Amino acid sequence: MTSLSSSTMGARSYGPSSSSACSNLSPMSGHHHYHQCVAISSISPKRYGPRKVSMQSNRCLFSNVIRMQDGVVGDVATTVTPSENETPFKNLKDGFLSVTPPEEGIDAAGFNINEGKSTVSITVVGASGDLAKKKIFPALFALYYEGCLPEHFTIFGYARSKMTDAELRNMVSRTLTCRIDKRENCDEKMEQFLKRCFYLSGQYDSQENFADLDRKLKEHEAGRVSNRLFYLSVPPNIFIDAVRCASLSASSANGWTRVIVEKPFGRDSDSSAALTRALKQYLDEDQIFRIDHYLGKELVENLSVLRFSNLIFEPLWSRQYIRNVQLIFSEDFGTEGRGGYFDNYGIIRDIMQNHLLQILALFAMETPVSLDAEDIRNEKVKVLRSMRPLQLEDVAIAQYKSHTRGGVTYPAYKDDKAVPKDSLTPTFAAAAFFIDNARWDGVPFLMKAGKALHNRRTEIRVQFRHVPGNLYKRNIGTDLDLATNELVIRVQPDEAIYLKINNKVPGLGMRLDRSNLNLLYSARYSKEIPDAYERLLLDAIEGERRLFIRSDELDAAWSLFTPVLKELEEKKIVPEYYPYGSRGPVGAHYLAARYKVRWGDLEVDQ
Ligand SMILES: NC(=O)C1=CN([C@@H]2O[C@H](COP(=O)(O)OP(=O)(O)OC[C@H]3O[C@@H](n4cnc5c(N)ncnc54)[C@H](OP(=O)(O)O)[C@@H]3O)[C@@H](O)[C@H]2O)C=CC1
Ligand SMILES: O=C1O[C@H](COP(=O)(O)O)[C@@H](O)[C@H](O)[C@H]1O
Repeated sequence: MTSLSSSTMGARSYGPSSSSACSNLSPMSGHHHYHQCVAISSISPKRYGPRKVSMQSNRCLFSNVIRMQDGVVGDVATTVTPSENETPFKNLKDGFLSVTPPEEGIDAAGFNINEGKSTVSITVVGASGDLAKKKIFPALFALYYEGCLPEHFTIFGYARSKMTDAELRNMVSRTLTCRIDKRENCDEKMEQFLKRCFYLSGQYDSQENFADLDRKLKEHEAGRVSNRLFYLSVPPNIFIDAVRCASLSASSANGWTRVIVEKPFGRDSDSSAALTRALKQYLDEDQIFRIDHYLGKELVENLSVLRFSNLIFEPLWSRQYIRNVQLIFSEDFGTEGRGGYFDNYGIIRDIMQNHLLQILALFAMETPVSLDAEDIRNEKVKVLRSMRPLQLEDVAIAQYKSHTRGGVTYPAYKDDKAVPKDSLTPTFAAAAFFIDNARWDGVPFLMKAGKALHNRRTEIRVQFRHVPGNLYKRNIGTDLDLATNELVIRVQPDEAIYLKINNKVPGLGMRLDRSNLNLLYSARYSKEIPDAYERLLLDAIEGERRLFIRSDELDAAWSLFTPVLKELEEKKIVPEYYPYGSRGPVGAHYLAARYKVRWGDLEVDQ
């Protein structure tokens, strides 16, 4: 296997100076440098570099954004409201606000740093649940361990279950299965982390209970500027009650209030729009962080870097060179334990409408004006709006059935007690999309997603066109497809980017084979890859929105799927059946063949 060597690029003078994004954070006090700051709350310069200033109002929150010229990031939270007729930030130059060094303890805008020190309170609503235990608390601990949480923070678990603080801490420590648990000083750090975790039992629709939460939060905030993040880790029918109560009774009085909303965001265009309308009764759009955890995955984030920072890819990124694009998701386990939820949604809503479509939009969008959240999301929306709504003939659906292998019997989807015996809900689907714009006209974007398949894998496969008048076609043989260049971005597991090329087999003859130029992350980078929830939680705390879904993106996404979902349900289309642990139904191959495509994951190439 050939290795594509890659060297570490020098950090930009204003970028992070080490591969660890947070551990270098130093408090600002004590430094006496001329410094610059970026004026807007929705940035995270220590991880993404400074952004251009895009003032949405003349009220600007400085939040963790002071960067000393020597690259040290300081921690200041100050609200500045320029007076009428005053140009905000008149020293603004090249997107930076230049200010002269403040006196000890006084920030750039003349505020007392110590007095104004902010605190972040993170409330996990639904703290007793599966996602909270499996993902949210471990991610928060990992952020704490890495030094990414602000100096003053408090975590509250909120749910109906009765629990004491000690019981919550016990639950969190028992279920901590994060990547940190084998690291140095984990126990000690864990103890410190748990001391910052508290619990309050309450109803999701009770303003009084949320007022109790508000009182508790205030005790911990101790008069500091309070920033509050609510993570709605509850079933979707509870979202609106919880948002209403949190917003009316437990919003921050002097800092920001943000709400992370988990999927599903509705089950079709109408219900999604109704949810958005209801949320917007209590929250502004910029307070709503709709999470799609696939956007927090390392290789999904890397997609734009790959495209826009390498000259070799962007010129090929169009119908001229790309024959088809495949987005493949497979899991080697069924819906075990989640059948009740899943049966109301199915694989198209669970995986395709969000995770795979988000990847598609990032893959296919035009170059954004900048890395600002709004610029990126504008481009994603354009792609989604250029896509044709999915047609029934471009979808294949299937459901897994029981299968016995090696003496072990694996259950059928319908064996789950929470699933009706006559359920037609697909646990597998394949679909063909088209983007009607100049770049992608006629290129099939194929998606395939399934549960209870033979492996767990998510990948993006880009199959290039055949080489015209290929000099070596005699050596390649008749099946040109097998010799097509293919770029594979393996999102998980074993993150990798590899390019299949034709190569001469060493020797005196002229024999070609297909080899990989291979960037396997575990071989190239020694640092562990953070969990998607870590990145997204940190972004929400920092007010960075680019990895969260904006409401118009969501509308555009639903309008692609809603007609076909309705048709499948109204016509009661019966899914094909595939055995648990298999490679999926044959219908997926017929669908691909309609567009002269062969699924790339059939070959064993890694
Ligand atoms: N689990 C996962 O892997 C994933 C989950 N999600 C989404 O995250 C959210 C949370 O998921 P998850 O943790 O699995 O959900 P759970 O079913 O575990 O619910 C979370 C908590 O909500 C409360 N709750 C559950 N059902 C009800 C109900 N009918 N009425 C009132 N309260 C209820 C319970 O707390 P109590 O009884 O103590 O109040 C429960 O502990 C959901 O929106 C889900 O779709 C998204 C991706 C993956
Ligand atoms: O959102 C969901 O994602 C998981 C898969 O996430 P991964 O990060 O483990 O790949 C999926 O199992 C679940 O059904 C779905 O709701």
